[in-house]
Amino acid sequence: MKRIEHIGIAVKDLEAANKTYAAMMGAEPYKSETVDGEGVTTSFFKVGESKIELLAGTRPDSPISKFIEKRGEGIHHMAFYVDDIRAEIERLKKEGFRLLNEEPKPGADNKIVAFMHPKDANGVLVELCQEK
Ligand SMILES: CC[C@H](C(=O)O)C(=O)SCCNC(=O)CCNC(=O)[C@H](O)C(C)(C)COP(=O)(O)OP(=O)(O)OC[C@H]1O[C@@H](n2cnc3c(N)ncnc32)[C@H](O)[C@@H]1OP(=O)(O)O
Ligand SMILES: [Co+2]
Repeated sequence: MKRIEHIGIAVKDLEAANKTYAAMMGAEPYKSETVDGEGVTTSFFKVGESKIELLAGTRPDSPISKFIEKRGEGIHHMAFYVDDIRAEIERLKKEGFRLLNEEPKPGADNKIVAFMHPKDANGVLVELCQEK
């Protein structure tokens, strides 16, 4: 794990949350992107080396919509940047962590991503990210 790539925050209303975080950060999001495979629309704010990723669900079965329905808005996941996501997946599997997808899948912000089960990381959903 090289660095914290982003913190993912689940929000009900992306436009409203964009305004809130733009006021907080003193800057507009540098990009907004929909990832149909995940059923999410995202906004990204740079914070030094890391980012804030705001995520809203685009359909009821989206992980974000289900999370908000069950737990309300809030921190959804923590993403780490890795140099070799396939090697990291194998290393984590050997350490006994469950990967929710063993084959990297398309993420936002020009990345390929994988997720670990939150129950294996003290209740934190962990995402691995690598530049495409
Ligand atoms: C890829 C685009 C973008 C990017 O950065 O590039 C993204 O970050 S997309 C983010 C959205 N996509 C995902 O989250 C994919 C991975 N997530 C999943 O596969 C599911 O959401 C999963 C398996 C984490 C939960 O699935 P589901 O909600 O159907 O199951 P449960 O509600 O039964 O959850 C099981 C258990 O886990 C707890 N849980 C669920 N979500 C989270 C979470 N975000 N953080 C911590 N814990 C979580 C849930 O409460 C259940 O525990 P229990 O004690 O039984 O209540
Ligand atoms: Co993410």
